[in-house]
Amino acid sequence: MLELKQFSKTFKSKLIFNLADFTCKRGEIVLLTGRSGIGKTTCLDIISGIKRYDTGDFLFKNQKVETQNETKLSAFRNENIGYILQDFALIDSYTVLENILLPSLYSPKDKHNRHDLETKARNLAYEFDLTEMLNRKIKAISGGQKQRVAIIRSLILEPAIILADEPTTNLDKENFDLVMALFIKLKNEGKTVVIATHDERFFDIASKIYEIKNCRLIEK
Ligand SMILES: Nc1ncnc2c1ncn2[C@@H]1O[C@H](COP(=O)(O)OP(=O)(O)OP(=O)(O)O)[C@@H](O)[C@H]1O
Repeated sequence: MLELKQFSKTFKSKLIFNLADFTCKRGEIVLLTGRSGIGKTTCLDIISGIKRYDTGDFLFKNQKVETQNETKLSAFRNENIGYILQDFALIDSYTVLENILLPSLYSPKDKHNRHDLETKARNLAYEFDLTEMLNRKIKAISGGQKQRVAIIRSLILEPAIILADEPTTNLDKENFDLVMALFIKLKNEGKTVVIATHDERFFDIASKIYEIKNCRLIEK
């Protein structure tokens, strides 16, 4: 479904990836592991189109993604990718509901019905025990609640691929179980979930585990 072929990435003079390969298929849970600072977030940023790679090929459904064209890349991202960022990237002065609905602002107006999206947001908030928080500003909720808001926001436009950067760091056991169940549900619906994590509890549900090592992705 998505392939990065022979991609390389350097920050200033630091080589992070060198002719590395990444593939994921529909209905897979793929883990990215490796020591801190090795390139897990960078890999997710490249898949999401937030960061450019230096050389390589990017294919989605066997079609080349035009990563040099910002407009086309943004359209690809909005349409197909949901990203749960490590620092959540929520807007503090907006409410929880406004944050959940943010991706729809960057999506074509005629594509999503605002009423339907709000209903979906409320249903997801209920599942994640955030109903009471919907009208609260982000600055007035806890770290674990922020993490759940970021997770819900990544799902609101029902993307085919969900990227999650250390999605369970702030979660207690109950919420961890919710997130685990969610990822399994997404996989069963034919979505692809790519998780950068050190959390070994994900190993059992993974279809594929990559370890980033020596600037490559090594399948374990
Ligand atoms: N914008 C940037 N400019 C320069 N170097 C960067 C930049 N972003 C990341 N790096 C470097 O690239 C390397 C990979 O970073 P990355 O955040 O991808 O690692 P990671 O495996 O996700 O780490 P962690 O597990 O600690 O989150 C690190 O050495 C980091 O310092």
